Amino acid sequence: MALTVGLRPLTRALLRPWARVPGAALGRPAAGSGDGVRCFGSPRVLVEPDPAAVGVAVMKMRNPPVNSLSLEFLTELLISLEKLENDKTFRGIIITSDCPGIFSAGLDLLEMYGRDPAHCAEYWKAVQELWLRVYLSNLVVIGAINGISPAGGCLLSLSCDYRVLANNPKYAIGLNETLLGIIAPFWFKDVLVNTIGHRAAERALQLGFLFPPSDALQVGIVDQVVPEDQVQSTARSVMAQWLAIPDHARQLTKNLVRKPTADRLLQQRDADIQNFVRFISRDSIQKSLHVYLEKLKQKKG
Ligand SMILES: CC/C=C\C/C=C\C/C=C\C=C\CC(=O)SCCNC(=O)CCNC(=O)[C@H](O)C(C)(C)COP(=O)(O)OP(=O)(O)OC[C@H]1O[C@@H](n2cnc3c(N)ncnc32)[C@H](O)[C@@H]1OP(=O)(O)O
Repeated sequence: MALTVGLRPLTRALLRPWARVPGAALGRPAAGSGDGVRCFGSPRVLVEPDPAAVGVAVMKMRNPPVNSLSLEFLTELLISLEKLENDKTFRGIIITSDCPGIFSAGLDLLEMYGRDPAHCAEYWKAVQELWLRVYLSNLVVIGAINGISPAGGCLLSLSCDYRVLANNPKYAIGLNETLLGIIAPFWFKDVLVNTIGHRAAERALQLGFLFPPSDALQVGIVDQVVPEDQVQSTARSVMAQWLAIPDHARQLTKNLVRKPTADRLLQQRDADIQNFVRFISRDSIQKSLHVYLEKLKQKKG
């Protein structure tokens, strides 16, 4: 699936593949390179083959200050994911953050506030694409959640096959959209219901819950809570457990479980985009976003 089609020239320019050792297919040392496997990526996404785990890549999100999912960042994530999916030397991805204390602050509010309908439509298509790419990935995708993870950051985490969260009370996770005066799209809701059950999801969505680690574990929004300095090693050991399963059987099973949920969006992607554009363009919603952005600024004192 050519994801660069339709990208703005600037975005396409941003994503020129980094210089790589000739012949260094991801996961294999290039002939004569001598120094092992090279990383690849782009300005906001660093992908490093895990030196301790053959076939595993660590994808580090580094869009400071808060890994907010801007259009450029989404595009870089999508292209990195596509590269990894297409490189058969890889069987698993650990997604983590390089921004201290923050996994991802979710969708970039500035992509939705004061923007014209055409931009909002382009942005929402990229949001849909990232979810579909992660949620339906043939690779094992493990979230090494080393920071706070509201809204879109929570969706990214929920789309992984397994979630390891650092036991830091500041690292809350949840779909908090109602606190912004907006609503989680139905496919965000679907993934939460699939993960924590209908009643827990209904309550969490309406109240915009951000679960601290202990509650997140109890409700099931994450699978494991570990000390902060063990998140990456725990993700790696869980990855080994998942990679012990034959890929084809695991992939067919993942598809069996997840395709009905993904199909609900796939069957109405354009309608969902139009719904989003209509909703986000409402004066009342733009006002809510303005108020929320002002609160974020005032918070800094
Ligand atoms: C019919 C319905 C159809 C469709 C559905 C309709 C609508 C769905 C629409 C949207 C769905 C949205 C899902 C989302 O993801 S919305 C985003 C939710 N995110 C949040 O609520 C997090 C907000 N941020 C924070 O709480 C904090 O920033 C923090 C805890 C993540 C980090 O706190 P810090 O104190 O470390 O950092 P700050 O000083 O707060 O922030 C630094 C800097 O970054 C800016 N920023 C923070 N978050 C965002 C963001 N999500 N988008 C854009 N910018 C963000 C913040 O303003 C600061 O900027 P300045 O340095 O002041 O310029």
